[in-house]
Amino acid sequence: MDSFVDINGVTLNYRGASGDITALQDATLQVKRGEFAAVVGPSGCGKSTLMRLVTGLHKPSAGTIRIDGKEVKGPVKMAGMAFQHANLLPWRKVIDNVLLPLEIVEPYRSQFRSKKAEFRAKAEQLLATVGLAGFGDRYPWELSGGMQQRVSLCRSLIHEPALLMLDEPFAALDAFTREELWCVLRDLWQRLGFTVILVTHDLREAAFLADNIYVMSARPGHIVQIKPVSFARPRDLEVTYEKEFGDIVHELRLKIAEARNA
Ligand SMILES: Nc1ncnc2c1ncn2[C@@H]1O[C@H](COP(=O)(O)OP(=O)(O)OP(=O)(O)O)[C@@H](O)[C@H]1O
Repeated sequence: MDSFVDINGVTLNYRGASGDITALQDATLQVKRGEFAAVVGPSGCGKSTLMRLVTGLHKPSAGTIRIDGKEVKGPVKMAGMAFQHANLLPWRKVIDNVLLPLEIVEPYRSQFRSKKAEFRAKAEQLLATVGLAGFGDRYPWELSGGMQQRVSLCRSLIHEPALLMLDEPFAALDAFTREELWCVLRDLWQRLGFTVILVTHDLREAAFLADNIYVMSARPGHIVQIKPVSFARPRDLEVTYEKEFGDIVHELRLKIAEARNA
C-alpha cells in the first residue's frame, strides 16, 4: 500500500510512578497521502500517545513509524499540530501567533526577516479563509474560544505541512461552533490537500470528516477496526442527518463499547 504514515507494530511503555504502563501494544496503522484519518477509541486507550509517537515526541519501545518513507527518530518538522486548547501566546497578536512556526521552522526561519511582508500577507490570507479577516491585530484574549481555535488551525498550517496532527481540537467548543469548525477544516483540507490524523471522542465528527475511521481497543491500544466512510465530497452538514450516517455512528459506538468491556 502507498502509505504516507506507516505505523508498524508499535508498542509504547511509560515508566509510571507505580510501575510501567503499556499504552500501546503492537499498533499498526497505515494512512495514505492526502487521506483524512480519524482515530477513535475508549478513554485512555493511547490515542494521544499515538499522536506523540507520530510527531516524534516519544520514541516507540518497539516497532517503527515512517512518514513519507523516512523513519521518525525525533520531532517531525513537516507536521502541523493542534490540540484541544488553542494555546495561543497571549502577549502576541493573532497574526504573530499564526506566524510563529515560520520563525522556527526552516527554510522559513532564515528568510523570516527578508520575507516578513510576504509571510504576513500569507497569514492574513489564511486567517481570511477561516473567517477571521481583519482580526490579525487583535490579541488572543479578545477572541472567543472558537475564534482562538481557528487561529490555532491557521498556525498549524502556515508552514504548509504535509501532515496535520489534530488531538481533540474542537472538544472544548459548543456543538454549534464545533460544526462550523468541521466545515472550516473540511475546506482547508480540500483546498490544501495535506494528510490528516484526527484524534477525537466525537464519532459524528469522525464520520463527517474522515475517509477512514480507525477504532482502537482499550489499553494497551491497537487498531481493532478500520471503518471506511464513503459519502461523496465535498460533504455538507446535511449528510449528518442521513440514516447511513447514523448507522456508521451507531456501529462505531457499539464497537467502542465492546472494546471497553473486552
Ligand atoms: N507520561 C505518561 N506517563 C505515564 N503514563 C502515561 C503518560 N501519558 C499517558 N499515560 C498513560 O497511558 C495511557 C494512554 O494515555 P493517552 O493519553 O495516550 O490515552 P488517550 O486515549 O489519549 O486518553 P483520552 O481518550 O482519555 O484522552 C493511559 O493509561 C495514561 O494514563
